[in-house]
Amino acid sequence: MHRGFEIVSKYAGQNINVPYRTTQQAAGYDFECAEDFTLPSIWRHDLLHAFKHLGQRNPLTTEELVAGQHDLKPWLVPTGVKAYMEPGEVLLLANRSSNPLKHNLILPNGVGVIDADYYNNDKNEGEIFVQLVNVGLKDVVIKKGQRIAQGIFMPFLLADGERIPSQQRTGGFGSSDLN
Ligand SMILES: O=c1ccn([C@H]2C[C@H](O)[C@@H](COP(=O)(O)OP(=O)(O)OP(=O)(O)O)O2)c(=O)[nH]1
Ligand SMILES: [Mg+2]
Repeated sequence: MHRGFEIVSKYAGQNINVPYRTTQQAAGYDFECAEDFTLPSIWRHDLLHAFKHLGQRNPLTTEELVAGQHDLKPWLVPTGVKAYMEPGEVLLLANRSSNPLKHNLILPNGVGVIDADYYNNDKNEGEIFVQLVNVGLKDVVIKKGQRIAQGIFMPFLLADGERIPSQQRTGGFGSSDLN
């Protein structure tokens, strides 16, 4: 089995590239965006909202402004790709250094953890999504094929005497939450 990448069936025949390394000693496999995708600025909406009310006879109170604000909500950028690996291995998803520098894009979860049992799960077949937040003032358009993140395969260790979990993975993004 070893480890590798496959295209999820939803994107079959759509010229998706599996992640690839760009130099001989690169640790990360670069993931491309599977379709054109617009990442809205997290501030734009709120700033426009606030400015619109400036100078009006009944300006919004601070409370009303804050109530209209969006949370730091990540957007899930599709890659069209799933990853398989051996038991005891994990794929770590990291941002590209150029993303914040050139595009104001940050990875709000810091590092994405792609578990071996996410592969081929019933909900989304194990498609890997990159959480990205646009902290700039303008919306950012990501084109299909643009490299958005990098994945690094790693071995991991288990703690002595742990109770082996019985739960099977059914999806991602909070699927193991009890409530
Ligand atoms: O950037 C990411 C992070 C995670 N995942 C997928 C793969 C991973 O196996 C699954 C669950 O991730 P994690 O365990 O970090 O999230 P959670 O909030 O704990 O969700 P769950 O309860 O499903 O484990 O979501 C991604 O596609 N991209
Ligand atoms: Mg989890």
